[in-house]
This record gives sequence, C-alpha cells and structure tokens, in this order.
Amino acid sequence: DHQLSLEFNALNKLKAEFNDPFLNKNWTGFQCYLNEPSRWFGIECEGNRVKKISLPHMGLKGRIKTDLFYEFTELSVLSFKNNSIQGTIMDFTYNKKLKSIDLSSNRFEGFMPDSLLGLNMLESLQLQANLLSGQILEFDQPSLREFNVSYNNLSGRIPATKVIQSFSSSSFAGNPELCHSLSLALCAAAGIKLSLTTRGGVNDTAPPPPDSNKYGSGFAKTFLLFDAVGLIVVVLLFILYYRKAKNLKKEMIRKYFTEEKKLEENKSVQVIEQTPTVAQEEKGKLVFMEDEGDFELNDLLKASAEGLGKGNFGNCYKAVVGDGPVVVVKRLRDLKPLTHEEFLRNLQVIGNQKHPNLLPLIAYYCGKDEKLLIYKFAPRGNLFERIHGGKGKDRIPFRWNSRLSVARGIARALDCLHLNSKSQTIVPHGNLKPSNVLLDDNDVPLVSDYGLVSIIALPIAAQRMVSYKSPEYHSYQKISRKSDVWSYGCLLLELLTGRVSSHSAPPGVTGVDLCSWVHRAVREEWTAEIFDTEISVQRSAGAGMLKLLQIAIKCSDKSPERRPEMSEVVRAVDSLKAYESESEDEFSADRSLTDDSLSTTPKRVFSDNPDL
Ligand SMILES: Nc1ncnc2c1ncn2[C@@H]1O[C@H](COP(=O)(O)OP(=O)(O)OP(=O)(O)O)[C@@H](O)[C@H]1O
Repeated sequence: DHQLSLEFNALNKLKAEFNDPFLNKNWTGFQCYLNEPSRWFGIECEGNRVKKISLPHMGLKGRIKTDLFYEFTELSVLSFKNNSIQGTIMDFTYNKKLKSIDLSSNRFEGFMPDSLLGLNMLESLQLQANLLSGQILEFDQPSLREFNVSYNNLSGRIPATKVIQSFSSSSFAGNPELCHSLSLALCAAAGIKLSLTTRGGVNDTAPPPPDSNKYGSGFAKTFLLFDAVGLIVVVLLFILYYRKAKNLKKEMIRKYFTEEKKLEENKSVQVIEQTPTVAQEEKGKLVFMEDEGDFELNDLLKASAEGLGKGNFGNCYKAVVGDGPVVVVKRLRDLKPLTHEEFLRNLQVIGNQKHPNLLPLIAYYCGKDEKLLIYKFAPRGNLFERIHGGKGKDRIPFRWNSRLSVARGIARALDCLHLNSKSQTIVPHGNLKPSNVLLDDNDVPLVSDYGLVSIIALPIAAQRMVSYKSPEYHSYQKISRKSDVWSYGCLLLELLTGRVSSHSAPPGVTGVDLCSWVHRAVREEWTAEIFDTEISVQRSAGAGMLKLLQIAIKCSDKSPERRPEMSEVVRAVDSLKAYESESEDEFSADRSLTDDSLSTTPKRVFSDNPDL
C-alpha cells in the first residue's frame, strides 16, 4: 500500500544516514508483513504500519532530517537511546500516537521542537544527556508521567505548569543555566538570562509575570524568603566549590603533564632511570614471587625501556634487563589509602595466583610513593587487537578453533582465581576485558591485571573497571565473583560477534551495549547475523558457535543469581569440540547468513544445555 512504501522510503533514508554495517545487512526486504513480526531489527509493525522504532546502544551516528518522521503516523514508541546522533530533534507534528520518546545520551542540539507539545498521548519523554539549548517547553499534557531533560544546556526558568512541576529536580539537573526557582526575580538574581534564552532568537518574549494570586499568600512569601536564603547558601557553596575545583584542576593538570611527558619519553627506547619520580631513597628491593630473581631494581631502572601504553591505573613499559628476561613494568597510580603492610599483603595475594592462563607476576616493588608490578612480557599483543585489529591484507585470520581455545583458557584462569579467592575477601579479577587478555605464542591466552581491584581507589575503580559496570553495581553497588562471570559473558560476546563492547572499549573507541544488543537480537531471531563473518563462514563452527553463544548469554544474564559459577562454565566450554582440520572449511559468505542451522528460533538454539 502507499503508506507502507512511504514508510519504507523513510526507513531507507534513516538507514543511509546511519550507514551502520549491521543495519545495512539486516534492513532488506519489506519492513512490515501482514500478520507477521517485522524482520527488520529494531522495527515492530502492526497491521502493516511501523509501530515501534527501537535502536538503542548501537553506536549509531549521523543526522536525522527534521521532516523524516512525517510518514510514521502510527508510531507509538521511539528509542535512539545511547547512540551518537547529531543535529536538531525531528519534527513530530504528524506522529500524534507517540507514547514514548527516548533520545537520551546522544548529541542532539538546538531547541526542543514545538511539535512535542502537540503529542497528547505522550507518556514518557527522555531527552537527558544531549546538547539541547533554549528553554524548556511548557508541557501540560496530563498523560506525561516520565520526563527527563537533565544534562543539557537548557536555560531560563523551569515552566510553572502543573505537569512540569510534578517532576523531581533530578529531571532538570545538570543544566547550569536553568533556574529552578518559580520566581522570575530570583532567577534574574542568579544571573539567569531569561531574555537571551527565548526561542527562535526573539528577545522580547520573556515568560509572563507570575500570577499575583499565586504569590500573594503568606505561605508564598515565606517560601520566597526560604528561596532567597537558599539561593545565597547555594551561591556561597558554589564559590567554595569553584575555588576547590580550580586548585584540584591545577594539581591534576600538573600531574598529568609530568606523567604524559614521561610516557612520551619512554616511547622511544631509553633508560627508565631518567624517570625522576623514582626517588633515590625508594630504591629498595624487588620482591620476587619465585626463587630470587636474577636482576635487582637497579638493573631494572637501567634497562632499556619502551612505553607500551597508558592504562587506566598506570603506565606500562617493556624492559629488557641486560641479556636477561624481557619484562613488563606497570607503574601503579590511583591507589587505595592502604598501609604499607596491607599493600604488601594484597600484592602477595596477587602474586600467589598461578595458572598456565594467568599472566605470571614475576616480582613487585612496594616503595613509599612508587608501586611497581613486574610481569612476564607477552609477545603477541592483546585479545582486543586480535579480535578487532589488522583489517584487510594485514589481518591474520582468527578462526573458530583459536577462538574456542582462547575462551577455554580464560574460563580456566577465572575459575582458578575464583577457587583461590573463596577464603579471601578480595574480588577475584574485577576488570576482565579483551585488552587485559594477552596472547602468548599460538594464541594461548594469559589473563592479566587480576586482583588490582583490591588496591585501586574505589572511585577510580568504580569509574573504570569492568565489574563496576555490571547491572548489579548499577542497581545496588555490589560486585562479586558473579560480576566476573558477567564480564566473561560480555567478553565471549565480543569474541563471537567481532563487535566492540561499550563496557570495555578502550578510551576513544565507541562500542555498543553488546549484552543488550545480543539478547535482543536473539529474542527477535536474528541469530545468524550475530556472528563475526570470519567464523560464520566456517562450516565446522556452526554448532559450537551457537553453544558458546548460549553460554555467553547465560553468563551475561542481568541477574547475578541466574549466572552460572565459573566451574560450571569451564565444564560447558570444555565440552565444546574443536575441529581437527579447518582447511576447506568455508561456506560462501552469503550461504552462511541464510543457512537454516543458524537462523533457528531462539527456543531451538537455546534449549537447555545440560552442562549449565
Ligand atoms: N605483559 C604484557 N605483555 C605485553 N603487552 C602488555 C603486557 N601488559 C600490558 N601490555 C600492553 O600494554 C598496554 C597497556 O596496558 P594496561 O594494562 O596498562 O592498560 P589497559 O589494559 O589498556 O587498561 P587497564 O588499565 O584498564 O587494564 C596494552 O596495550 C596492553 O596490551
């Protein structure tokens, strides 16, 4: 029908704008079929018409034309949450049936479109964490029950409509130029430029003066008095905070530049001893984990060194000690305020962990201001580079057998950490992600950075460690061995899909929320498209891949109680068979994507695995 093809064209324009490889591959054929669910990822239809467009956490970029949504006249739910979409918000004049709009965590800018005021069925509007400017519209539709415009650049006064006043202050937080007071005078006193922030650049349409009846009562006067006192206190606190923040910033910039300079210097081969912050009096003894090592701290400081990278908790250097071993020195920063004895105890616990798939800690140094960890050097880089690196001719194929053995090795290493930690209070790994899995010859995985959660300062750990990004930390600030299981599940998803996960992406790399993405793709039966084509073209990988995906999904369950223990995971991964020969093993790429064995329904694919 005519409207179907208009919607088809609009969706294709959206697809062209996003130019996302997954959507390009998936959005083919028609978007809606009568009496059948849509085959397009993120699209739901009803009676041949698009009802829902839901593409959250996909790493989508681009600008959407303001008139692109004119054709979706039956649209009820729209979510582009957590992408990187730019430009102004679309015009919703013809989307009268919209009940829920979630454009949060994008890069939308400019004013809120007036058309939002005409949506009389709107129940939820989420625009937080964008770059919106101008004033908040005078929403007064009684249907509106959820509303959030926090963390934008909105300004002016929060409208006094009954609906808007029913939302708590968290809905408006993080807009420095927004005045929370009902009073125009107080907004002006706080320096809020009402006239400058009116819409469309017109300066003379400042909000109407407050209704005199409303402010005439004694209660209102008292309220205003409290308001004024409150404002003064806030201003004073703000000045104090500003001064403190300025000092802190200065200190951080100074520290950052010293660190940066050191890293830059160390990028070229040079001698670590030139690093000024290792004070002479600190040059004590290295504590070796096995027999006494054949080098001392002094040898290490004299060794030629090469900067490997700037990690979240310290910089890493590769050092060649004389003719002896090649080691990696990790200089820790952002540490917990522990006593010397507590540090020693925790470092000793880390060093006592031994397993063929754990990167061995060779020694550590625990000085007053300087803490160093010395690890074995792993020659083949890390798993993140192995999965995502070397495109085109430079790529060394990462086949199913290798991926399976990497998955197996990591599971065993984690299981070992979990067994060892049963009697201890520390969280076993805390930061499992592909860049923390190093590769030895023959792709043997060596899990690194285990146990650092016991010595890194909590605010820094909470910001940067993967376990702290687990659903349970978001809900009730708790991490446990089950958070490691969740991280392992996410890592498996990255290994199987070849997509970067936002939970563990290195700084500057955008990822997608892989767990939600895969859970949804499976629910919506897009199983075949989930896998990295490098393995989905392998005939031998089919059954194993699906089983490993099943394990990954169980591990990345939102509820920690439903996730398996690592020992069960090891048994399940061990039961997957590698294939004797991987030569002459390829389907054509096209065939693999339409192969029935891969596009089975979730029920068949995810029937219970007896090992879990
Ligand atoms: N023992 C090692 N052998 C070889 N390369 C290593 C070794 N340890 C670290 N690297 C490499 O050095 C770089 C920095 O590592 P580092 O562990 O400091 O940071 P990260 O893994 O990126 O982040 P995080 O601090 O969160 O662990 C990474 O590219 C890592 O692969």
